[in-house]
Parts: sequence; C-alpha cells; structure tokens
Amino acid sequence: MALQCGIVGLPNVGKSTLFNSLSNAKAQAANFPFCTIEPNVGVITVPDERLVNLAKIDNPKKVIPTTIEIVDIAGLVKGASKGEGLGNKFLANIRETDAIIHVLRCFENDNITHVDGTIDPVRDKEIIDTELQLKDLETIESRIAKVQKQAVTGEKSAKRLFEIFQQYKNVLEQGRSARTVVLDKEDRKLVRDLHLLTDKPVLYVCNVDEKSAVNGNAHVDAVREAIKEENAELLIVAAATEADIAELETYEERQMFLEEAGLTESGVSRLIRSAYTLLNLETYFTTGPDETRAWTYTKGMKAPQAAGIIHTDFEKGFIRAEVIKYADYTALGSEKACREAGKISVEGKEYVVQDGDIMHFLFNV
Ligand SMILES: Nc1ncnc2c1ncn2[C@@H]1O[C@H](COP(=O)(O)OP(=O)(O)OP(=O)(O)O)[C@@H](O)[C@H]1O
Ligand SMILES: [Mg+2]
Repeated sequence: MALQCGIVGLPNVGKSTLFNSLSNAKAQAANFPFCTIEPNVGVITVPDERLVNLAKIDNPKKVIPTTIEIVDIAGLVKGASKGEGLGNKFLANIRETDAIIHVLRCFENDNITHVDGTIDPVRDKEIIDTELQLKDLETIESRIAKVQKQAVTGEKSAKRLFEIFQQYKNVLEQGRSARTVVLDKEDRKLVRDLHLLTDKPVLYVCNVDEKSAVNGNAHVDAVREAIKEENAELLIVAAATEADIAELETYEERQMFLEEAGLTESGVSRLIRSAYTLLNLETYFTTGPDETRAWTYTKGMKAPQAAGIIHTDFEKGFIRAEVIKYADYTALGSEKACREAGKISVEGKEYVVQDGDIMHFLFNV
C-alpha cells in the first residue's frame, strides 16, 4: 500500500493549487474559502534517476516507479475540533494519513481572500496546531479514562501506558504537539494504535509568490523562526507557478519555465524528496528483462520484511537475498558481469537493506 501524505491548512491558502502541481488528478482550486469539501486523492510517481539508468541497462518490457498518495483536504478553521467549519470530518481525513504537509500562505495578494483578513503564517500555523492539539487532547483524555483502572491493578504495560498518556496530556495542555514527546522503541509499540494527529511527521510548505520562489521572503523567515524547535522540515514552493508549470505538455517546456523562475528542480521533486526523508523511506530495486521496478521501504528494514513488500510469501518463505550495489550494477552493466566480478553478495535474514540496493529474493512456499 502506498504511503499517504495529507495536505492541510486554513481555507484558501493554496492547498488545492499545490495538489494540482503535484498530481495528475485535478482538484478545483478557486478564490473562495471551503472550495474543497470532499478530499481529492492523487497518486504521485516518485521520480528517481536510478530507475531510469537501470532500465537503460536491462531494457525491460515494463518500468514501474514507486508511488505515494497525496490527499487534498478541506480547509480547517478555528473551532474545528468542536465541529466548526467542516470540523470533525476534516480531522478524520487527517487521521488516515501517514504524514502532514502543512501549507502556509506566505504570499501577498489583495485579490485572494484570507479568512482572517491579514497575511500572518505564524498565526495561521498556530490556529491549525491548536485545533489538532485539542482533538488529540480529547483522544488522550478518553484513553486515560479507559486505562486508569488497569494502571492501578493491572500489568506493567498498562501502568507504562498510563504514564505515557499523562506525558502526552501534559504536553498538549501546554499547547505543544504530541511529536515533541520522544519515546523509545518499546514505548512506541505500546502506543502504536493511538494515531494522534500532532504525532504525525510534518512538512511545512511556505506558499510564496513567484519572485520569492528561490529565496523566500519575510513571512518565510518568520515561519522558520517559529518552527526552529520542532524538528520539522520547511519547503518554499510557489504553488501557483508550479501548477502552471505542471500544465505544460513536455519535459523541455517545463524545464525552460523552471529556469526562467530561477529554479533548478521543480517543487514536486523537492517535495517528494522531503516527504521521503520525513517518513524515513528509502528505495530498493528489482530489475531484469521483464521489469525494472522501484520499491519503497522503511529505513532499517531487514531483508525478509523488505521482501514482504513485494509479496507476503516472499517474507514467509524467505531463504536468502542476492544483493548488488547500484554503483556496481551501473559500472559493470549486467548481472552476469557482477557475478563474474564477485559483486553479488548473498545475505540472510539479518541483512539491513540499503538505499539503492538491487535485490533478488530467494524463497520457498
Ligand atoms: N502562490 C500563490 N500566489 C498567488 N495566488 C495563489 C498562490 N497559491 C494559490 N493561489 C490562489 O489562491 C486561491 C485559493 O487557492 P486554493 O483553491 O488552492 O486554496 P485551498 O487552500 O485549496 O482552499 P480551500 O480550503 O477553500 O479548498 C486560488 O485562486 C489560487 O489561484
Ligand atoms: Mg482546496
């Protein structure tokens, strides 16, 4: 299943415009608040030069990039956690995502309505954060009520859970996000089914005008200062410009347009790369005469789990993996040459897959 990133922000800040610049599925983007009600879902193929280079070597029948899903969600307003605006429905859409792309309006334009009258991305960010935190507080309070009894009489894990919930509650009550609570691996497992909104990794996208696409502006600086302690990524994107670029037919045209705007890489590529880092994702490849394909896995995964992404049987019946490094494959030009040069390593269940590995799994079922 593809990972999902949800685009959130106040109404009319450019969420659908950003969505349109990212995906081929088109959402309605217009200058009025609450233009989007039903979430728009788009699939983005992850651009990867290595996939192209491998395909050049093997010339397969099919080349399959890996994908992530982007969801354009309705705008959120103050009071959403209490059902204002599109309130709870909106929050349910966010709960289903793996990461949040938080769009902040950092462009001045008197013709585009701002629901709060002035351009102030730091205030906007706080409005959204507060709503998400209030919703999390509600979740945590109801969970605390449930484990309270067990925490006194029950097992050690229930006691620990109770402590962690209290920690979350304290943080949220101070107006901070759940992601500021740092847990070790064991504790993480305990709270796996909690799905707090403010625990999801977040990427801030400062939506600027075309002139500020490269260096940003004072609004961007203010956001950068405000998120300094959050351990979050910030990306400057001129969404309206990017959406125009995405409309162009050919790669050459798009490249020319980008250069005119002073950009070397499209916002789409930058955003996807950031989302990958944010979600702790890497890519391995499989390649041969039939198919060259990129697979997304979570950093640190061992060979059997990584094989399970292709098919659960690969994980269940895992025997071993043959691994070729991308650099060797492209330098030597074929699997045969790699074999002859001793560049294929045979790895077992404990092998930790590395970004760019070319994998061949052996399994029996
Ligand atoms: N960087 C930008 N510069 C100028 N105008 C922009 C920029 N980004 C978006 N806009 C304009 O802002 C308006 C609102 O954009 P959009 O519909 O994408 O907002 P939204 O956040 O999806 O709103 P809603 O929450 O109502 O769905 C549109 O007219 C769009 O063209
Ligand atoms: Mg919209």
